[in-house]
Amino acid sequence: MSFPVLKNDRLLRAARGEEVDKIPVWVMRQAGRYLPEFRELRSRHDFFTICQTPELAAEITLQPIQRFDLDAAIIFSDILVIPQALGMVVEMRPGVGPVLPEPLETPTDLQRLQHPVDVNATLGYVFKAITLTRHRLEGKVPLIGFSGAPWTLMGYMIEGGGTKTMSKAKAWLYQYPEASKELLQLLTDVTVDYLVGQVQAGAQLLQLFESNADFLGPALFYQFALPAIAEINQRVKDKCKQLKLEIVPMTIFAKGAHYALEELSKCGYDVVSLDWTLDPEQSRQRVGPNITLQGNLDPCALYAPNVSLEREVKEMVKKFGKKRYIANLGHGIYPDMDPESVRIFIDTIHSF
Ligand SMILES: Cc1c2[nH]c(c1CCC(=O)O)Cc1[nH]c(c(CCC(=O)O)c1C)Cc1[nH]c(c(CCC(=O)O)c1C)Cc1[nH]c(c(C)c1CCC(=O)O)C2
Repeated sequence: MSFPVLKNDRLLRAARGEEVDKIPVWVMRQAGRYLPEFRELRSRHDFFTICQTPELAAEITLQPIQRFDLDAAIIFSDILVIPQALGMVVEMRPGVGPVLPEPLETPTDLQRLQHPVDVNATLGYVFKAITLTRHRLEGKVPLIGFSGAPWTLMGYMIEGGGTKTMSKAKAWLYQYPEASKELLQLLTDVTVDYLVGQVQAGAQLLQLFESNADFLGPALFYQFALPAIAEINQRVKDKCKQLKLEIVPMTIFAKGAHYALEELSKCGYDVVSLDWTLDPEQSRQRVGPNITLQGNLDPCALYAPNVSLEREVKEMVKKFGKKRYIANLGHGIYPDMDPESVRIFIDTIHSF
């Protein structure tokens, strides 16, 4: 596939460990409800209809790029499109979040899942949105593709939505370890095909979101989450090589898995994204010099007065340094945040 020439490759250079003129910056959930232009479009369309309509998904992906001096776009979609591809109903309820009305209850429910998944048939709309967005971007910045990691997806599929304790999904890990592994393997297989399809469609970096890692302790994380995370990186890169596709950098964001930072950095990912609870200097010492770190401003720092926000950002960059670093928040931005704070965040990063 042929696309407009990339004019700003800071993100990719930083991911590969090359020198950059300025520190690349993007914001997790940069397209979303904190932007009035998103809320306007969203008031007219259902969430998953937007995801499934390449024209709309491309438009929303571009909204933050048109407003801010960002160094990357991330395709507008959701991690829960994979449970949908497996035949589960997922609704996005305003003010509530995602709801899966028929969650998996016991291992016999695995039979309900429609697999193996033909990703072109079930998720082809994401690939189309990526290709269209690559053209619409006109090479301004690279386009990030993403997926949820298996444990995080398993959590939503069993809990039926967000949860305070993740106790139902964790009960599976203790009561049905073999069925849990079967489910995680099935999700790993779909995720590999899905991410390779995104590269084929034009994604230039891939991020895997293990947002529910914070519910696991080291024992469960190493037994159930980490093997799938490692397998996905390896198989996606092997398959891209096989298909003579470009091997794109990959980022792992395992929110709350602070204890596993060393292990995560040894999984083959090019970038490890840190949540805001981790100290940048200690993290660098723990992972060594040969991996790129991403993060990790406390999203709530965007509520601070401008001067304090600038100070926080400068402190953070001083600790990370300019080498092998991609600036971001430590988790997604919240809907009630002021877009002007995002501008200050980005401009302060670029001022170094
Ligand atoms: C856990 C998770 C989900 N989705 C995602 C994650 C991993 C990242 C993280 O940990 O925050 C990933 C995601 N979801 C969305 C994106 C779009 C790309 C971007 O970052 O701009 C991305 C990368 C859009 C979205 N995903 C969602 C919205 C808002 C939905 C709406 O408009 O009603 C958007 C813009 C909804 C969503 N989707 C999900 C939840 C828990 C919610 C409800 C909470 C919320 O509303 O923020 C599942």
